[in-house]
Amino acid sequence: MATLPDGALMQRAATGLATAVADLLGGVYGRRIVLLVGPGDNGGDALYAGGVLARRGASVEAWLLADTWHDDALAALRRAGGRTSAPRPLRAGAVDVVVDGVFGIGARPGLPPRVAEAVIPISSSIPFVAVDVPSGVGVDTGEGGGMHLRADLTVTFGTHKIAHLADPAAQACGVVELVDIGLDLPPAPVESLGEADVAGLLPRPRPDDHKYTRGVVGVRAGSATYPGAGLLAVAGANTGLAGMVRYVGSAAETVKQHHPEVVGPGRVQAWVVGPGTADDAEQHLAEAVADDVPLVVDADALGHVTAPLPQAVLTPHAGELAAMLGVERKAVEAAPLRHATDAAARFGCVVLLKGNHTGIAGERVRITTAGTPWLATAGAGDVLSGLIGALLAAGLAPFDAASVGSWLHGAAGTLASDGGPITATDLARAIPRVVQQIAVRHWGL
Ligand SMILES: NC(=O)C1=CN([C@@H]2O[C@H](COP(=O)(O)OP(=O)(O)OC[C@H]3O[C@@H](n4cnc5c(N)ncnc54)[C@H](O)[C@@H]3O)[C@@H](O)[C@H]2O)[C@@H](O)CC1
Ligand SMILES: [K+]
Repeated sequence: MATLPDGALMQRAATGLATAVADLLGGVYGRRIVLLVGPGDNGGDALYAGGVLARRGASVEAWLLADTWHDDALAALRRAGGRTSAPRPLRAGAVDVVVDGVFGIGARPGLPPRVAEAVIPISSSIPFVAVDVPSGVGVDTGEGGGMHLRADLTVTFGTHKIAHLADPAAQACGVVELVDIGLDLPPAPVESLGEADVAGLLPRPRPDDHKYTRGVVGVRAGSATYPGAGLLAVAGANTGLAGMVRYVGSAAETVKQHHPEVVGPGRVQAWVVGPGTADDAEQHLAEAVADDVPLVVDADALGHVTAPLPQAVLTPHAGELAAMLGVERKAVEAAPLRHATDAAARFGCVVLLKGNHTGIAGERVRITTAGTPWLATAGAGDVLSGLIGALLAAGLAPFDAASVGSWLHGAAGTLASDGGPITATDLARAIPRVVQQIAVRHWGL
């Protein structure tokens, strides 16, 4: 900011915001726009953008929802033909868009009653565009923070904030559009991998590789009661990312029928322990830990983790993590990132908390935004644990294996789904195709 003329960043932000609103509306002339305006620069962005849109023929009214506002920005709106008005109920179709410029990155979570009263009588069918973040969410935590607004589109500036990535706040953002305002940014404590990052991290077979150098992953999953979990964990491991898959457990016959490549007990470079192991979980975990190789601990085995496991990736869902930490499931769902980070510290390892946006806590935090809600299907978690195990066996560090595995899992779900429902079997089959697309696009193979 020191190197720029006063207000230059805000003008860039407001111009980007106005463009995004115009794109959403498919035009500007004659459109009716309501601005919800708070006391700070977030409201200033909304007012300046409103000025740009009013100049292009939109009818723009600003609802001033605090005792103060950005004076220069309001003057600019007025000069462009915009006006202020008192909040009123808005029925469906009463206006074309509502722009939420109440609070941005300067916000504490929650909304004052005056804002809530203005917003509740607005029809939920009117599109909302959030300036920077939906007002009221925990910007730096992703926590819901009591009452907050929801958006169909969030236009943010400079860089993504944690609220755009981490649930539950991320679910209030709708589509997130990032406007580059030319900031010079330090390294981020929270990352989200993109396809090019995954391409750079994925193990690539070398010409002199053989099956053992590419890594052997062992799967301890399934039982007489739950043979399917064994099959699906093997399906996730047996997607060609490691050189060989071993299976140890009571579903061996079924596994052999479906996966003739899979062999029995022997030396491995990584273990996957837990899915569907029921009463055998504790013994499987003890035997895997005794091998002193990296391991994925999932499902039934999670309840038997008592001491730190430095080479492990734990893959709980919210209920399993709640049980491990002795808290309510609701508490984990309200603050998933904080609980995953706490668990990573407590168990001295990487903790991957499954959810709409999966969070991976380890040396840093990564959040997976790839995926589709269709992935919420039985057995998808078993496939994920197998897949992460294969990446560990192939030599990735636990934090990378967990985050790359989670990204591939999400991308495979999206590819297999193509907008429709999928089963865990479809998901596992799509993993090699996702890797193939990455190889073609990024490795030039
Ligand atoms: N910092 C930057 O580099 C840039 C910031 N810009 C905009 O500026 C925004 C940040 O502006 P401000 O720092 O003025 O802060 P905000 O506009 O987010 O908040 C303004 C004030 O509202 C009050 N407030 C916050 N949360 C409240 C709550 N829950 N209940 C009651 N009152 C509450 C506080 O007094 C706070 O200072 C960004 O989100 C973005 O929209 C952009 O113009 C681009 C550049
Ligand atoms: K906002």
